[in-house]
Amino acid sequence: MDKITFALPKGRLFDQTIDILKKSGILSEDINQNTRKLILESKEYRFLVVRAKDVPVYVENGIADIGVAGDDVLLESQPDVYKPLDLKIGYCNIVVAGKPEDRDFYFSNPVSLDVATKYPKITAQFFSDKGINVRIFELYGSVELAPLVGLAKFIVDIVETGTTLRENGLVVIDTIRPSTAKLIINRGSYKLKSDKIFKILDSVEKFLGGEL
Ligand SMILES: Nc1ncnc2c1ncn2[C@@H]1O[C@H](COP(=O)(O)OP(=O)(O)OP(=O)(O)O)[C@@H](O)[C@H]1O
Ligand SMILES: O=P(O)(O)OC[C@H]1O[C@H](OP(=O)(O)OP(=O)(O)O)[C@H](O)[C@@H]1O
Repeated sequence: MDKITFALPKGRLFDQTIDILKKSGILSEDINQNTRKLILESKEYRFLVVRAKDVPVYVENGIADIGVAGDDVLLESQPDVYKPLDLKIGYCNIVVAGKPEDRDFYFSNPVSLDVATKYPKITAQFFSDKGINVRIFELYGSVELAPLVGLAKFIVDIVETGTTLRENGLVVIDTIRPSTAKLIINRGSYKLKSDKIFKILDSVEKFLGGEL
């Protein structure tokens, strides 16, 4: 049997996605991340355990039929995939943050700004729309450190509870947009495996609709 393959981010969205699949009635077994295995199998599905940013790569290239990725990741990588469903998990905001004392400078119509971020494309687009030149320092994590040590006055990052900003004395200065996790589908799979894919989409949609 040709199993439908999911690419799931190994972090905070993994268990929530499995929970949705189970509650939607399309997955009956328990799938957990308590091993170092990167391919997990259930009777009907295969799950690839990948970094959040890598999900679109596996789905766009047809290695996975279905994936789960936040708007932050999707805006950054702009994959050529279908995005039929908002899973209503992974809520966060993509924001500009910095030290409170740098807020006035940010709003003083500066010609250029220094920004550290894991999201260089989102950052470039946001500031280009505002007509502000931006020097981007691309980082891979702990972005909140940058303003504290003088790498860049500002950061573009996601904020969920605000704890990381607060504990580092930073504040939200501007909001770019909210982000939630989307189900993404490979374009070929959408056509060639339409029966199975539609059944999954239909079940998840019905479950989420009932959740509202
Ligand atoms: N507080 C949060 N921190 C990180 N991601 C969040 C948060 N809240 C919601 N999300 C969403 O969950 C997605 C996956 O988060 P996860 O923690 O797995 O990834 P990550 O920390 O960005 O990636 P990685 O650990 O692979 O570097 C994010 O891309 C984002 O859409
Ligand atoms: O508002 P909060 O609830 O504090 O969450 C936001 C933090 O979570 C994410 O980092 P993550 O945990 O993915 O670690 P990273 O900095 O290594 O990417 C994000 O980049 C922020 O740092």
